[in-house]
Amino acid sequence: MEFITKPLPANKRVALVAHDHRKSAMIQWCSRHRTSLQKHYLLATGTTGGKIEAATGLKVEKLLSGPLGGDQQLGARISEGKVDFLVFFWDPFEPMPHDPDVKALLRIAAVWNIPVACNSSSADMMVQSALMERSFGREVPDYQCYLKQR
Ligand SMILES: O=C(CO)COP(=O)(O)O
Repeated sequence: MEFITKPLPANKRVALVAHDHRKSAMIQWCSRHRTSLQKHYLLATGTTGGKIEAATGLKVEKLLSGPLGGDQQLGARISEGKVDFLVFFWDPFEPMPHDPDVKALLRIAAVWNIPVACNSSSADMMVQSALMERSFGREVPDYQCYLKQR
């Protein structure tokens, strides 16, 4: 695979996802970083987004609920270059019926090299990074080159 550098913008599209036992941690995290988060565009899987909006007043675009296709919708957005930061508090203690979708979301985030935080300490570090407020380049697969080689 060949790679090219593409920028993540200063104004970020931040995807927020939490499994049920991690939703309170997500809400606490969003409340803690409300001032920073409100400068960016927020989107989320359905239930997570609704709970964040109700608890914090932040405006959140809500996709379908995760088990009903929301994780896959987010994966598609990432593939299209429409998500710049994924905060995904997945539950390490519970098996999920939609585990293939969870894995696929994490995989596609790795493919397109967007920052991913899977717990609150990682998310704390990332949201307070200087790169949260400015554009920076990251390597992504060179799709045109990939097509030519096939
Ligand atoms: O299941 C999820 C992520 O895998 C989250 O979905 P909800 O936000 O709809 O609960």
